Amino acid sequence: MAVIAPHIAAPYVITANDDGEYVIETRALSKRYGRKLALDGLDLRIPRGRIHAIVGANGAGKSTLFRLLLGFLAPSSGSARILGRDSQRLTPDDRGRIGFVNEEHTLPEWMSVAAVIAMQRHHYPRWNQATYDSVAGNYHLLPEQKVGQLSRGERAGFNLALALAQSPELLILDEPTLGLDVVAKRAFLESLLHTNLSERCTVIYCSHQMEEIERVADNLIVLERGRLRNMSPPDEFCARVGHWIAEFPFRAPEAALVPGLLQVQQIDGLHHYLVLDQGPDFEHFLYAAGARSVHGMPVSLDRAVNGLLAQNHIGAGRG
Ligand SMILES: Nc1ncnc2c1ncn2[C@@H]1O[C@H](COP(=O)(O)OP(=O)(O)OP(=O)(O)O)[C@@H](O)[C@H]1O
Repeated sequence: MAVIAPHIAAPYVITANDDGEYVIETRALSKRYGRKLALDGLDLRIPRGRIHAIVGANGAGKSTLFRLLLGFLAPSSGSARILGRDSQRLTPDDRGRIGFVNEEHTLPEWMSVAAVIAMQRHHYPRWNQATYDSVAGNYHLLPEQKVGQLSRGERAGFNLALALAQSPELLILDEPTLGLDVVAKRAFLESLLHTNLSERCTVIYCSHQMEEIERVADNLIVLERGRLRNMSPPDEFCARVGHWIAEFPFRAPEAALVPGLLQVQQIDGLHHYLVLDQGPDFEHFLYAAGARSVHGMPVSLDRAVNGLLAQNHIGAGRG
C-alpha cells in the first residue's frame, strides 16, 4: 500500500505504491509566462488511488500545473509525467484514460444532452452507462435539453457524470463545484466519493473550499507560489498546526522570536498565535515570555491551511 509521508518544504519523502508507479510525477517542473514564474522547480509525486486535494492561494500555479500535465502547455524546464507518459507526448489513447472537469464546464452549448452522451459513448471504449445513470440521476437532465439550457449545477453534474462514465484511471477536477448551491455540491461530492470507492480511480481535486477537502481528501497537497509546501493526510497536517491564546499583561514577545510562527493576531487584548510544529513546549515558551494565561485550541483545516499560506504574505496576520 502507498504511504504518504508528511512534508513541509523540500525535500520530501514519499513511498511508492506496490507497482512503483505514480499517476503524476513532476521533476524540477517550471513554467514561466514572461516575467511571471508560475511553477518553480516543482517536484511532485502522486501515487495511484485515493483522492488527492490540491490547494493554494490564487495564482499559486494550480491551473498551470493541470495545463502542463494535460499537455496543453509546454514546461519552461523540467518534466511532467502523467500515467507514466511524458505529458508532452500524450496519445489519444492516453487522453481517454484521463477525465478532466473544470469550473468552465466546457461542452458545446448547442448539443443536446442525448447527443453529447452518444458522442462520449462512441469516443470512450470503457464507457460505463450504469455509472453515468447513477451520477446523472442526481440531476434533472432531460435528453432533449441543450447543454446551453442547463443550469450551472446541472452542467457541473452532467460533466462529472460524463467524466466518471469514461471510467478514467485518473480524474482531474479543477474547482468543479464553483457556483453550485449546497444541495448540488453535496450531490456532486457523494457521486465522487461513491465512484472513487467503487471504480478505484485516482482523483485530483483542486478547490478553495476547505470543507469539501475535509470531506473527500485522503491527501492534502499545498502549493505556494509554484512550489510544494505540504503533502500529507489532512488530519496530520492539522495536527502540526497549533492555535494558542495568551494574555500578556505587559509586552508580548517580538514576532521574530516566536518559534514556528505562522500568524499572530490581537483580538480583545488577547494574542492568538498560529504555530507550526510546536509541541506542548510552546505553552512553556509563552509563560516564560510573560504570559499571565495560556490556552491551546484545536485548529480546523481551513484555519491551518490559511495560516500556512498567510505566513509568507507580506504583513499578513501580524497584529
Ligand atoms: N497566460 C498567462 N500569461 C501570463 N501569466 C499567466 C498566464 N496564466 C497564468 N499566469 C500567471 O501565473 C500564475 C499562476 O496562475 P494559475 O492560473 O496557474 O494559478 P491558480 O493557482 O490556478 O490560481 P487561482 O486559484 O486564482 O485559479 C499567476 O500569477 C498568473 O497571473
